Amino acid sequence: MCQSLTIRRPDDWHLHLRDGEMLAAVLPHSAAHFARAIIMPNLVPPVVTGADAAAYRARIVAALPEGADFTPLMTLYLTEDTDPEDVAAAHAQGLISAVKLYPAGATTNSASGVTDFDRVAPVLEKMAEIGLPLCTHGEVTDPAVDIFDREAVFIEKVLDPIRRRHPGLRVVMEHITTKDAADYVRSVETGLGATITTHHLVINRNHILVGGIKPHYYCLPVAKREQHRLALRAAATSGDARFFLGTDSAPHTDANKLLPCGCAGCFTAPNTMSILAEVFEQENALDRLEGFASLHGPAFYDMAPNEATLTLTRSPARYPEQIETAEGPVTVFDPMMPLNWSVA
Ligand SMILES: NC(=O)N[C@@H](CC(=O)O)C(=O)O
Ligand SMILES: [Zn+2]
Ligand SMILES: [Zn+2]
Repeated sequence: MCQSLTIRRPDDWHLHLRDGEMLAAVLPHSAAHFARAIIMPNLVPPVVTGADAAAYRARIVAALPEGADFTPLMTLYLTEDTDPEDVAAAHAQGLISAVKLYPAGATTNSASGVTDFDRVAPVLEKMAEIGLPLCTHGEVTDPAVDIFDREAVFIEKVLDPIRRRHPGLRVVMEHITTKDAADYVRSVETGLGATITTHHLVINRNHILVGGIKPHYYCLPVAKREQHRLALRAAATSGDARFFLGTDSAPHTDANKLLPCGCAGCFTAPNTMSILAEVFEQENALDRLEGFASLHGPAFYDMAPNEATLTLTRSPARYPEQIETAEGPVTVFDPMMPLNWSVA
């Protein structure tokens, strides 16, 4: 039985770091294991211009613990007023790595998102021209569509039409939660990838709802039926380079989670690598963890994989149940299983 596993240092292709005191509290957990991360722009107010992204990046770099080796890869939040030239200039300066599409109202802090997709066509056209990827929160917001169907309907009604209209546009389907999404990714040879979170490899919708409501397992897109979780595990552990890790680690204070109307998001930064090692071992695919966490993402984003390495050893993982922040405690995702791999 293998006792240690050394992989290229992983990257997180979908991460929420927030700002201010919360940023200071959560950033060390990501920087300890990950070399780079795609930083989500859904602050209040959102990161919409190149200037916003430069300022946010400076705040992240200033909050890094001493000696940390971590590069934030910035994104812009797409609005109906986004200026294609501002996007192109930010990309040309190396300031941004992607633009993020949130359908208006789909998730946490998405009020400034897109309602009329025609209005963002000039930005998408420019992005296709310069090779800048679009990251999508893939859920429709039509109240008539059941929340468990919102991802599948998004693919059919929004994503596929966008991809037909902008054939050169590179797209990352973020935090996919369904077999439908995995199948759609596989149906396209190039220019389409998907991130898969740690928690969606572990929980299905029963974990949220059976035996009492579990706010800490509530995230968006909401976890689906078991057959979908199994499809995600198959995709993540398949070695298919179109699938890569985006933790979607999304901290909210317990005070904001444990409410009659609680926030969506799972905080997985501290124990993600231990959980992934466990999941990949359960699937007899430990040898494919490096591809999923460290190689496929850089390949999609046209970056070199990290030179540094990360070693996991077979020993019980230790992580706090909660972390303290100046805004209050944040509960760490509970994978409901012993974790037998620790980051050395
Ligand atoms: N995933 C979540 O449940 N929440 C994210 C937003 C998002 O990624 O949709 C957040 O910012 O809290
Ligand atoms: Zn999202
Ligand atoms: Zn997210």
